Amino acid sequence: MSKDIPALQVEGMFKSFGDHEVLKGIDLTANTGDVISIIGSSGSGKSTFLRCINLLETPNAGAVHVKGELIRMKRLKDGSQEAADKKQLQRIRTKLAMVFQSFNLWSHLTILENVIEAPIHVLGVPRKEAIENADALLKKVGMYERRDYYPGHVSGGQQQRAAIARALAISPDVLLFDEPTSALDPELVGEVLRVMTDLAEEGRTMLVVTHEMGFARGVSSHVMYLHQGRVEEFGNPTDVFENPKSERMKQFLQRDF
Ligand SMILES: Nc1ncnc2c1ncn2[C@@H]1O[C@H](COP(=O)(O)OP(=O)(O)OP(=O)(O)O)[C@@H](O)[C@H]1O
Repeated sequence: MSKDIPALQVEGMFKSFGDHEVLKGIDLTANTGDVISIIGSSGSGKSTFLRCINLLETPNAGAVHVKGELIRMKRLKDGSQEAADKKQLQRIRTKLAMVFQSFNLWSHLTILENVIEAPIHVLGVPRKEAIENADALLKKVGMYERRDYYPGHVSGGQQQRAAIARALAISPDVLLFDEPTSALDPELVGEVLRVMTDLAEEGRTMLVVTHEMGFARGVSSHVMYLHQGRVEEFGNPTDVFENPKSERMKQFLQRDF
């Protein structure tokens, strides 16, 4: 596949909950290696946008291409949409791994079992190979020594690092992070941001919904500022943070983070 094909492309995404129009036509192109921070006030639609990309929420309209492949949708009689091909959706979801605010690890499985679950049961990787790969990923995020612990017996920062290893275990094309540090005690935020910074430096393609302005400014290649469901500002972090074009972005940056 050509390197020139974007890792992820979103065109004209709209999403409403009842009468509340949350996304009002969002476009985004993420090339391989881009790290795009999605910032904006509470309620601006950041998480909804991320969840619509991998169809955890179904957009009302819009196209999503993953490495050039369009996620096929069909319109239902009531005007809503759903994935037209469940097998395609399942396959595409292995290309778009999500890291959630509240980790979402299986509490009845150990850290290691969490990481090997999808490779074995979704991708069909042999157990021995899945464990070898998981061990390498757990070393990478500093969780190898805790691989046999249950999630409830490790800290939030450790659970989130394990969740990142789990996301990496399916070798995704794009990592989607939905406020990965928002549920953490302040002293645990740094360890997760360090792992994410390492991934960015490795050239991973990442979309990161975040309130961590230090990460957005210092680590990302691009920053998308959403305001009331529209892209108000998009560019490299220097331009967006130091010379914002929009008044709303200027006001947003004056807030105390
Ligand atoms: N499942 C849902 N049902 C109804 N309304 C929803 C649902 N999910 C989100 N919303 C609404 O959509 C709007 C955008 O929510 P979203 O979580 O995307 O915002 P956000 O920018 O990520 O905010 P935050 O920074 O607080 O997480 C909010 O008004 C929210 O209440």
